Amino acid sequence: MTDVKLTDVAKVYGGKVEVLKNIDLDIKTGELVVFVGPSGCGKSTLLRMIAGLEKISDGTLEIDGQVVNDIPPSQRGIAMVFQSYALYPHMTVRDNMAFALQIAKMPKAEIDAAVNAAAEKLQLTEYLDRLPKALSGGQRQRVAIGRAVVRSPKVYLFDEPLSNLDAALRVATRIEIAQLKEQMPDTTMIYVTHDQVEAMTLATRIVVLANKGIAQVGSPLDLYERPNSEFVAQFIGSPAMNLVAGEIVGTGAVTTLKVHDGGGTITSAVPSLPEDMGAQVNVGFRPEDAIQSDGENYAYEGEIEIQESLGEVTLIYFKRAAPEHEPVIAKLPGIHPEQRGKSMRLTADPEKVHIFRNGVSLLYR
Ligand SMILES: Nc1ncnc2c1ncn2[C@@H]1O[C@H](COP(=O)(O)OP(=O)(O)OP(=O)(O)O)[C@@H](O)[C@H]1O
Repeated sequence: MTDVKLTDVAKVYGGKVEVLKNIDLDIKTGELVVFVGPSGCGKSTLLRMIAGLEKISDGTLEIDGQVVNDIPPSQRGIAMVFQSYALYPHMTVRDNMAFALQIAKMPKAEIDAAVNAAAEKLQLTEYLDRLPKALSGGQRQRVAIGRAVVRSPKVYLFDEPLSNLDAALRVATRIEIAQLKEQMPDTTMIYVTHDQVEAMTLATRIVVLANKGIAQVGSPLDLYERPNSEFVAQFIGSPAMNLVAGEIVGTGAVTTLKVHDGGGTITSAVPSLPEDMGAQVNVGFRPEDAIQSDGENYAYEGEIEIQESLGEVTLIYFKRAAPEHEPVIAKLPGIHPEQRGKSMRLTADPEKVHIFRNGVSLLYR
């Protein structure tokens, strides 16, 4: 059991700047929970409160069923991995990894065994006698993770551990973290990132933070397929979900919508009620769910402003009547002939169309 439970947790800096409030979160043993959210929403603050590096202003934090609000970091059974690897430059990889255990006066044979086992898990065995300067960024970050692993913590906390790495190393190190997690199914990991792909691929659950609180918690696919709000819909997924203004013109088990901006009609599998008739809503569909329509049945029609061929897909950006709105984007499979300046019609699978009223998904009422 290494559950981490937050109940009504709040953070106020300096007695007046409220950064987080009413945070309720129950993280179960073996989960890898990822915190995401816009810059400054409090992701690092929340992680640092769990670590004990930041005081909790209100509410309770339990680890393993024990309230730890006033327990110092070293006694919480956690280990934290930072973006800056913070290795000791004059010490070998082996000594960097052994250091905390030596301080804790662990017998040498046990230290050696712990370091060797961690090095094996992280494929660092051949680098144990090198200094950090003779390692790549990805290897250095693995040593930093190894320093956490040797301590056999109950909970691992990662604060943007891959953001100093270049794209290729990020991918490789991300996969190593996923493999490490698989080898240690009973540890609990909490991870802060800006990176969508990291969040989607590593997380058992994603916590989206916004406006001082939790906007939504769910598995990556939950958040992608069933966002509860326009905010989450546009935050998860890249390019972001398209939103166009519309009106409900048919209710029942499926909803028919008239799209104002771009002109067609679209059906959503989200049911709506008779009293919704005439309601002004935003219709959402993801770029990858857009389907090119040749016929009369279409949801959106627009002039192509930009076209980007990525090989396996083509991104089509449509000009918006209201230039302050983000462009509507279609991600169409394959290569398409250049059609800039021409008009194109789109529709979308009804199962994948979202409806938002006052920013809230109609799925969630
Ligand atoms: N020591 C502090 N005193 C006052 N305000 C602080 C302090 N530390 C952080 N903040 C504020 O708290 C808010 C949350 O900061 P935090 O670093 O947790 O956000 P974040 O979501 O991790 O941001 P980013 O994604 O940019 O790293 C920010 O508005 C920040 O300015």
